[in-house]
Amino acid sequence: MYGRAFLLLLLLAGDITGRCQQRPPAITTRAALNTTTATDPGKEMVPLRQVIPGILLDIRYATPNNFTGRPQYKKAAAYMRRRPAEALKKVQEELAKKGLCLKIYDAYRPYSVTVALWNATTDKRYVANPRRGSHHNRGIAADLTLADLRTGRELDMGTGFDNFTDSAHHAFAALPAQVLANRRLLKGLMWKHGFNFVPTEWWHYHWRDKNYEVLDIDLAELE
Ligand SMILES: C[C@@H](N)C(=O)N[C@H](C)C(=O)O
Ligand SMILES: [Zn+2]
Repeated sequence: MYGRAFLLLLLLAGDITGRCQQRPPAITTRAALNTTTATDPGKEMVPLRQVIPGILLDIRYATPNNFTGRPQYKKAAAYMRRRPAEALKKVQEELAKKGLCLKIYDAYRPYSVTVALWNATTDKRYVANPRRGSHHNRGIAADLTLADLRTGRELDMGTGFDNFTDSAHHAFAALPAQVLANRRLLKGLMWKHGFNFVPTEWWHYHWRDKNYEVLDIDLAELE
């Protein structure tokens, strides 16, 4: 009886602190990934630079310029599953007609990095719980913004990337009209091409079909 109560307490404590994680099943080798993509090429992991000409990269987790204050990746690379990557290409094509382009802060993120981010943040609303895994671990998410096609200058979105405050929320309306219009433009195009959003982060979009395995493969191994 006491044993059971103790176990329940342990589980609850784990849920609250997030430290007692149950890992979701993850693919950890290139060979295992290849087995799944052999029957479904839409699941292949592809470099966004190759699929989307002119896309800008500023892979923050490969630099100290991220909320943890130190690099989480050994390599600055942006990979996604082929299906969402092709859809992102369409977003980029529509933006080009308006003199704009996409700038990527993050795309595929190995599962082990999600665990590191979870442990590094106190406000758990802004990082996926490793018990479920992130859309980024599945290769179906990108953190991104809009930039001027000619100068590469970022448009004003009201806050920077990974600004973990209310002003980053989609419902936060106390912002200049131009900022709200920029956010609306990005959201409208991403939605049109098959992506969903999370309410707390204007920069995060993920493919609406989430039926992709969690991966824990180093970015260098995807090359
Ligand atoms: C940490 C932030 N950039 C992010 O990607 N958050 C979402 C919720 C995630 O971790 O999947
Ligand atoms: Zn994200």
